Amino acid sequence: MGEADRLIIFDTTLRDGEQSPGASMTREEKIRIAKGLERLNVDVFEAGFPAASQGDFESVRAVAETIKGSRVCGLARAREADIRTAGEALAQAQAARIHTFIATSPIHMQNKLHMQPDEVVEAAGKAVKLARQLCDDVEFSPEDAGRSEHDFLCRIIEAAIDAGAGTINIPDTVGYNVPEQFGGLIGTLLERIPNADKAVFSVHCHNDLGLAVANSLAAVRAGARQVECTINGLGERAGNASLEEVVMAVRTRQDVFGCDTQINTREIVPVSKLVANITGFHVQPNKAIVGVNAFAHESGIHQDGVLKHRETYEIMRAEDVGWHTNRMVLGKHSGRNAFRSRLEELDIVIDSEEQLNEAFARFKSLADKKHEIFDEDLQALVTEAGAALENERIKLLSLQVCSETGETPEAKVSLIIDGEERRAVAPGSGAVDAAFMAIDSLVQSGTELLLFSINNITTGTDSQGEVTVRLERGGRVANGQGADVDIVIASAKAYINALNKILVGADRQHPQAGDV
Ligand SMILES: CC(=O)SCCNC(=O)CCNC(=O)[C@H](O)C(C)(C)COP(=O)(O)OP(=O)(O)OC[C@H]1O[C@@H](n2cnc3c(N)ncnc32)[C@H](O)[C@@H]1OP(=O)(O)O
Ligand SMILES: CC(C)C(=O)C(=O)O
Ligand SMILES: [Mg+2]
Repeated sequence: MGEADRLIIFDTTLRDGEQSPGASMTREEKIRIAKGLERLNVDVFEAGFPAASQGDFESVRAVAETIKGSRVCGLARAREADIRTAGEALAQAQAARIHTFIATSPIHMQNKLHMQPDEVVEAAGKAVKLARQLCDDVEFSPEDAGRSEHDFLCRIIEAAIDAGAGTINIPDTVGYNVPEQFGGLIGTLLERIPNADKAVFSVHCHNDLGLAVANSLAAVRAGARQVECTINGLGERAGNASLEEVVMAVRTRQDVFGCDTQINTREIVPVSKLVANITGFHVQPNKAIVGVNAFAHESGIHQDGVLKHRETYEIMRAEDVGWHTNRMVLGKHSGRNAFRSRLEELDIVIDSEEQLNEAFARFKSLADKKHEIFDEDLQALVTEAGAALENERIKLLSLQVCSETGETPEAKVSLIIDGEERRAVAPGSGAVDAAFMAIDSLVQSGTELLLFSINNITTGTDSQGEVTVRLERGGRVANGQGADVDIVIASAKAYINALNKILVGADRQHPQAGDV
């Protein structure tokens, strides 16, 4: 990859990302993320705004002292004190950059800075010159460039390059631009600024209209050779362009962009998870590249295609961005091929096409009731051939569990057993245990609990819990499932479901016992 074909990745998770309300990071957290960015092999990352507070100064200094593999940058207003503070924080860095900025749009100059355009040009020139005295790598940004007048931008950028800025960053600060327009702006600046060839042109896009990545990529096509971005698209308001999307777009579509990054893409998912864990900003499941569904397939036609030839429905390899593998999720949209393939992976032997069809029919019927089918469910589906319960002997009427700190939990249960209402009260070591004890005191099943597993269908405290219970009696095994927003009730339903199977003789030998 020649210099002209290289796209520099400038990460600003620790600065603009940290400006997301609620995403403040401690020094130790910044160091952990900085190490992740170094493993990702980002060229430059902004560690903070040293003049913002003593804490941010200390964080930038600690990151600068720790990181050896990436250039560490600090942000500063076009003010002497900010620039000197940034220089001091970065003094120990192996490779440092000072990034100084000042707004250039009429709306910002008039209403925020209260400065005339000439004064802004002068402040920019002075700021870049001072920064260059403290650091040999200086970046200048005309803030709100996306709403600035082109003539004025050309004038201030030329002055900043003359003053020694090696990188000129064009921010769409409020995410107002659209791709064609923003790409056009970069093309215009490169063409009209006489000393444009003495600097790398960079872009910094915000996502207010959901266009941050599209705008960044349009700028790359127009000649920008640095993109500023953040992990998971974190950042002020709706966020910045997401690093993972920009990096994988240029990697996957080199035919379109004609350039590539030096990012170690296999670190993308681990670093995304690290940032999500530290900030508490979790990634939506359908987020490109790093969402849990980004490489998951549930519908039968897609699963069939991917099983036959991965590229039918995947344009990247899950492993290349740091996932262990792609994922086939079994659910109500799945088809026979994915079902058979998962059974094979679980070493479940199906003797005939007829047996497969029967198990598949039960799978579809379960999938109508249950969100996602887990491996335990598949084991049960196959081992409980013909297990549709026509006559449930036990039905749950009501369950009340009392659980209090320092007190033994107690459950009151009311069941219909063979048509007759029965009630019982029992203590237990926990709420679920008490519920099971109360049920069993009425049923006297003599079963042993082999497995108890809870999965939440969606995230959040109001999500539906799915419980699987596996019971064994005299070498015979049955699985029961139950779902409810209350996990104790879901557990009781699953327990009763398994008991019914044992009682109606629908149980079969344990799959591990080889009688599948
Ligand atoms: C688009 C962006 O992301 S810009 C970066 C945003 N990041 C931050 O703001 C970092 C956190 N900020 C802070 O901690 C504080 O705002 C500080 C320490 C930077 C400044 O605090 P204060 O001195 O109390 O100023 P305050 O925040 O109230 O106002 C900002 C001042 O900076 C001025 N200013 C804003 N940008 C610039 C600039 N690039 N260059 C010079 N002056 C600027 C404003 O006009 C205003 O000046 P005034 O006080 O004379 O009216
Ligand atoms: C400081 C600058 C680059 C910025 O964050 C913006 O304009 O959005
Ligand atoms: Mg920004």
